[in-house]
Amino acid sequence: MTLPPVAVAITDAIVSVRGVSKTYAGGFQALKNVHLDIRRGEIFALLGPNGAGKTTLISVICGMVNASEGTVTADGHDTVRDYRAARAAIGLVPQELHTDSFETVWATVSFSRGLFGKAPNPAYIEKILKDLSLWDKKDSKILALSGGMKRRVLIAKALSHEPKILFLDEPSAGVDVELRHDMWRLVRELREAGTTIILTTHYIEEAEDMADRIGVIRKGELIVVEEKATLMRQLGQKQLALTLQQPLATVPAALAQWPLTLSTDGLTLTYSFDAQKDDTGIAELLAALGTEGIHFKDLRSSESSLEDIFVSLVHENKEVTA
Ligand SMILES: Nc1ncnc2c1ncn2[C@@H]1O[C@H](COP(=O)(O)OP(=O)(O)OP(=O)(O)O)[C@@H](O)[C@H]1O
Repeated sequence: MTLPPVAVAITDAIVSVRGVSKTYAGGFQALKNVHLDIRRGEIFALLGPNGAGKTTLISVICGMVNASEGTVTADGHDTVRDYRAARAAIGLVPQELHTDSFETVWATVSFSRGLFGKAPNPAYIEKILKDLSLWDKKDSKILALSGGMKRRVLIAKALSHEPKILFLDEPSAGVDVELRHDMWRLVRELREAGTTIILTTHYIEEAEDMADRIGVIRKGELIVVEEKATLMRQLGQKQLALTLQQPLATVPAALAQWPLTLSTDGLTLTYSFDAQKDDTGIAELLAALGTEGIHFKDLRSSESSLEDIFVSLVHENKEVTA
């Protein structure tokens, strides 16, 4: 699989991350020279295993954690020098609830809006509470709400000041199907209204369903940034593995026109092809192998999924050319 460069600058990016590294006190380096541009109006999914640095990256962009190196702009504002303006452009739905438990839903969400210096707008607050099925709970105290309802309150708080950029950190963790559906309906509506959405997730299907582009982070490095559609085409890839009778030292030059890889023991030749094409090239390949005097004793085909691609990206030791 060939991967495109990750540091392609996008003109008119709404979030621009330039050379960001983060070393926590104690010496752990959680982010390594991250470059990322988020397009205005897109849904961007950041995938990565536990501890890869997703929350750290979001926290740096939101100005809650200072980068050790590099700069970030959000809606044109430097997130350190111009913190307030940058932060006002951002709504953040964190993983965990830290909210004023004795307040009512209405007061909490209205107060959040005020924190960003926005004039009160009861009609807007009413709309988001209704969109999140929280309207009948508007006078309930937060501490009396179920976990799912509290998650809805977090989303309402994040949207209270009408941010241009919405971050959702692990939005589906511990959430039931109904809330997930409500959330994704709302996310799609927000995107249609022009909001840029960045979400972190462990769920590949979620990224598949929702995202326009996907970024994969591994051990603090952003190793892939790709259009989902392109990754989905890679999903259509199949592999044909041929177990050879005799090991090969290298792939013969006469077979260079086929995308073939040879296992380190020289006994398995793997051919990747596009399963959606009428002509997969298999017949020609097998004929060419015969001409070259290469005989096989077994052949297996398998299909790669986005999950496979993700797992191999994040777990393989081999470096990805990004
Ligand atoms: N305040 C901190 N001090 C020291 N190390 C930290 C701190 N916060 C995070 N880390 C470390 O930085 C690494 C990245 O953590 P981060 O929370 O960004 O990962 P993540 O990709 O969001 O993981 P998860 O999927 O588990 O939420 C982890 O190894 C974590 O232990």
